Amino acid sequence: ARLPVAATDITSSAHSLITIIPPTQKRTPKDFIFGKVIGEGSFSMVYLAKDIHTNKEYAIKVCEKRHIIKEKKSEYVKREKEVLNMLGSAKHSFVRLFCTFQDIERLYFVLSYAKNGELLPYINKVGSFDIECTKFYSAEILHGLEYLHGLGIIHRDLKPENILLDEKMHVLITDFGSSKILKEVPEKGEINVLGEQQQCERRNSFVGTAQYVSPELLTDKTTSRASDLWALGCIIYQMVAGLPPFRSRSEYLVFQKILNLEYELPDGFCELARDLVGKLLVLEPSKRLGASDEHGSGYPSIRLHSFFINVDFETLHEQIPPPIY
Ligand SMILES: Nc1ncnc2c1ncn2[C@@H]1O[C@H](COP(=O)(O)OP(=O)(O)OP(=O)(O)O)[C@@H](O)[C@H]1O
Ligand SMILES: O=C(O)C[C@H](Cc1nc2cc(Cl)cc(Cl)c2[nH]1)c1ccc(Cl)cc1
Ligand SMILES: O=C(O)C[C@H](Cc1nc2cc(Cl)cc(Cl)c2[nH]1)c1ccc(Cl)cc1
Repeated sequence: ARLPVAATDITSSAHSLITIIPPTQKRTPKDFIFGKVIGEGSFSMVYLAKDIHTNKEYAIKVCEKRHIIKEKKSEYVKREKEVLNMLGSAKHSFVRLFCTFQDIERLYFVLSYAKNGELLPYINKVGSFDIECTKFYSAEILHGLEYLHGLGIIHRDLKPENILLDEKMHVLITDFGSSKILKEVPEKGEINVLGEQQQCERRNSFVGTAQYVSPELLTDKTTSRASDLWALGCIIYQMVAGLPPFRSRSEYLVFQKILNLEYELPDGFCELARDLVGKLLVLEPSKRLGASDEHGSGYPSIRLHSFFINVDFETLHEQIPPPIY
């Protein structure tokens, strides 16, 4: 059937070349102009790229298939794609996956471009955030976690390097390769067959990044939503103190400190932040602030903590982030 084209369309755009954009068919690398390298992962390169049809900028993460297979990272790549697709409908707080494609040697993830990079350099540059910044950025991360956990997804590797910033300095959470998708609790009588992810993790115990790893991951290797709340506690501490709470020369000693809940609060550590951090860095996952909140209805008990007094969680994305200085 011929597409009904209104007469005006033709006349009005007669002088400009009418480019009929084909329906979203699989892109190829030729659809993009690849620019500078914006980052490098353990088995990926991330390029700034421009879509030649729309002139839009993207971050394209390119993974070598050979390397993925050699490092047995297919599961990780599959998880990243799966989770990023589940987040497709989220308007804010996450790096978005626009499309994927491949050529003989490589996989391509076309992602939203976080123009201002990672949160970590900002914390290191200013030494520590003032309370307004700490409140705003921890609120944006919490808001993202509420959405993520509402979908039954645990990030499992939350850390300032995985909190990216868009051109307006709003948070874009990224790096979902290590995240876990909770299988809904099986109906009565259904046997709960462990997904291949859980099985493969039982073999090679998945672990996050030492400084932010939760105690339960070190001891009985279980993770729950509360593991991300522990990491949030570490990140809030780091925004205020300038360094993560559990630090040592070796990973093993970091784990020891985590398992013994061994951390100090520097002088002048904001009292309200201290109380909130103290309620998140709790060894027993179920006793962490927010752990007993109904799944899927966010974390009211964290939102209501006096640290977040006068933070309007509903309009965070419309707000202008406080300057970091
Ligand atoms: N959407 C993005 N926008 C801007 N920069 C990005 C984006 N995604 C990743 N980067 C940057 O590229 C670098 C590599 O990211 P990538 O996710 O490929 O690997 P990684 O997760 O950092 O490392 P690893 O694979 O070892 O976990 C990171 O330092 C990150 O800051
Ligand atoms: O085109 C699609 O969407 C499906 C393919 C599937 C796919 N091909 C793969 C090759 C390798 Cl080596 C590893 C994984 Cl996880 C692979 N996944 C694909 C292509 C690109 C990306 Cl980024 C992810 C998955
Ligand atoms: O398999 C085990 O149970 C031992 C684990 C192994 C282990 N190796 C790790 C390496 C890293 Cl980078 C992170 C974690 Cl959480 C890691 N966990 C472990 C547990 C506790 C401590 Cl203190 C150290 C190592």
